[in-house]
Amino acid sequence: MSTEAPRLIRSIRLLDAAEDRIKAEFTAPPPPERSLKTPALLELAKEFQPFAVVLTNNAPLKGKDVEALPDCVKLVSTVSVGLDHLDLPALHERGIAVSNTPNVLTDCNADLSMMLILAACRRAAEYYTLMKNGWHHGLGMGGMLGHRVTGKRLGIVGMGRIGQAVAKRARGFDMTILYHNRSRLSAAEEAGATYFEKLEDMLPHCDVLTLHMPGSPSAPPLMNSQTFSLLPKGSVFVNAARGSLVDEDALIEALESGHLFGAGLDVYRQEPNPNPRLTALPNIFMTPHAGSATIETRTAMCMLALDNVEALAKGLPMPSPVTP
Ligand SMILES: O=CC(=O)O
Repeated sequence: MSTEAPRLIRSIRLLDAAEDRIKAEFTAPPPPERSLKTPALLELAKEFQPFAVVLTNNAPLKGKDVEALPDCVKLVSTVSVGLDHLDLPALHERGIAVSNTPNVLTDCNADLSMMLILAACRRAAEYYTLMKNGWHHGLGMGGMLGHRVTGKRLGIVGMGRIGQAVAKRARGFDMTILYHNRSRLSAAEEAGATYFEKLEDMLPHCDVLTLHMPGSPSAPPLMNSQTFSLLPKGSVFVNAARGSLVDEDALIEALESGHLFGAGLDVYRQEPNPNPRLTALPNIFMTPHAGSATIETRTAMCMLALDNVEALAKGLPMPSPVTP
């Protein structure tokens, strides 16, 4: 049996601690200077014959890409919690295991979601633009007023780990929590939140709506003109989950017409380079898909991705496998 350290390739340079670990514990080519897109990653896989491919959603692996992976590949370890860039059935069909990096990013994603909720309610984008361009006139008593967050009803779609972490934070702001989820949580997990089996029944009761569910690029968007119209006039919409969950034309229309007061977005249908009509709107606070972008969390994600490679290579259970 070979004693060579497990062979891996990565689509992107990982954080330093993880790169040091790769040098010490794995056989790998030098880190890419720029992140590799799928064709370059597949080319490298053919050349290097790795046991594991470590990647992010910058290098999606769909049908034909999966077929193009050499037989030596036994694991695709994605440095993300989301899996919508991977063709899971095709990977599992080929006997290639998949792992992701849940849990370690829950708090940071929930923090950023709370930031978007506060920013959209309190007009942070408009205030920031005003200050940057020169604040020359007082706002007066009624100028540029936002909405008080305290006491507002927050609708959460998807009450998994991140949804629950957002609820915990929002309770600290005395928000009332409503949620829609595939199934109802236990009373302890619910902690007083009101469950709605149907999204349509919850929407009219939300002052703020925030999404925390997986995306699926091939599924019709959850939020479209019909679902936006069910939100009360003057409500706020937040999405730090996936751009594919939203019909952006419908969102733009709802923001332009004033049906929505504002929005906070971290994710877009097109990343990078989101729809310029979104960027042009004054009442959106936008971040660049940065939910997990802290030193602590990204380090933990890189390390967990390597833990999965190490475990599978040793024939041990992976810490965070994605089950078929
Ligand atoms: O979007 C971030 C992730 O899926 O980790």
